[in-house]
Amino acid sequence: MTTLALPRLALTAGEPAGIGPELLVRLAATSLAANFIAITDRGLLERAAARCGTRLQLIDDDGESTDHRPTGTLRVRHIPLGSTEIPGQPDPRNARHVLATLSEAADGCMARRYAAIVTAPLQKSSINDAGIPFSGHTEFFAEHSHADVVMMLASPELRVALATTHLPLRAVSAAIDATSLERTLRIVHTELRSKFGFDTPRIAVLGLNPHAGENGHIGREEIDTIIPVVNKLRQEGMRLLGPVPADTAFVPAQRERYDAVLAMYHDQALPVLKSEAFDRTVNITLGLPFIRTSVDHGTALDLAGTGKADPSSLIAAARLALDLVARRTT
Ligand SMILES: NC(=O)C1=CN([C@@H]2O[C@H](COP(=O)(O)OP(=O)(O)OC[C@H]3O[C@@H](n4cnc5c(N)ncnc54)[C@H](O)[C@@H]3O)[C@@H](O)[C@H]2O)C=CC1
Ligand SMILES: NCC(=O)COP(=O)(O)O
Repeated sequence: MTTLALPRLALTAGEPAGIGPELLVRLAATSLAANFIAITDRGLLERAAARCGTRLQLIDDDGESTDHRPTGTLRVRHIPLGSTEIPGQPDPRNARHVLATLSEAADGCMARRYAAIVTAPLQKSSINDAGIPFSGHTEFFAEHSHADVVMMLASPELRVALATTHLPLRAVSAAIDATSLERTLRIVHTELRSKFGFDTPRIAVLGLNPHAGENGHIGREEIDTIIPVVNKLRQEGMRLLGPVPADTAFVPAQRERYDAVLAMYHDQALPVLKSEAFDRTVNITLGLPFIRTSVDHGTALDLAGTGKADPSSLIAAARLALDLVARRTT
């Protein structure tokens, strides 16, 4: 009998002072069938394991794949910290370290050294405090790989893609133009087919304004931008619903009618997902030339160093990455 080499998943630890390092240690303790390559500082992982009281064996990554990973092991691609972490207290001196881990993960994926990337949460404010403009992994990986991307968060029951991501609310309306909305819907449609197995996906497009604008009486973005794009793509055969008023889009009767939702901004739909499936939701970047999944939560600085953080979302992210690697055709 021949055994297959396990996929090499790149793991980034995110903010060193957050819960990310502990979550990587917890992930290593699962029996998931993958070679995990933690791209981070070796000492950071050792200290996280000690704080969790968890056995961890670290192996320097040699670039090879094995057909078995003993539980509790992580391969390491060592990238040194700028400053030793103090749990709960992000230090901007580690910003360059964090970004270097992301670059190595992305470059390694594009060079096929890694099969996919799974990211733990980082502290966006700390990177900005270091004087480096930074919005999030999604935007970083998009820029790094010159790709048009869409952020999607998915639980087993609900998939939500975002037309805009990390923008001040007052900038949202101007950012939703016909070109960007059409590009976003095409990416979501394509990837619901290729990554999620929907032959003819049904997408509910939310309105931007209350009551989806109430025929122009509460805002005109629906009439001026959203409806023309939806109509154009419907004529091409896309199964689009809407614009649907966001406040009722998630009631049970509506949820029967779509496979995914396109929300106009970050906080329009993510609270629904996070309140019903915080431990089962995964963040996935659509449109990249590689597979990237992540947790649905942040750095939880209040829990960092306690060993109490729930690793469920990171484990779900790793499982989804492995499913997508297995299903990948190119
Ligand atoms: N993928 C990423 O890198 C993400 C990063 N963030 C960043 O995280 C930072 C903090 O964000 P917040 O809004 O405070 O959200 P947060 O998710 O860090 O915390 C919100 C609440 O959820 C709890 N929580 C979060 N993850 C948990 C876990 N695994 N187990 C148990 N409880 C958990 C926290 O203790 C806190 O009470 C921000 O800088 C934000 O930018 C936020 C979301 C995603
Ligand atoms: N709420 C999702 C989020 O902030 C994650 O952003 P990213 O760092 O994955 O782009």
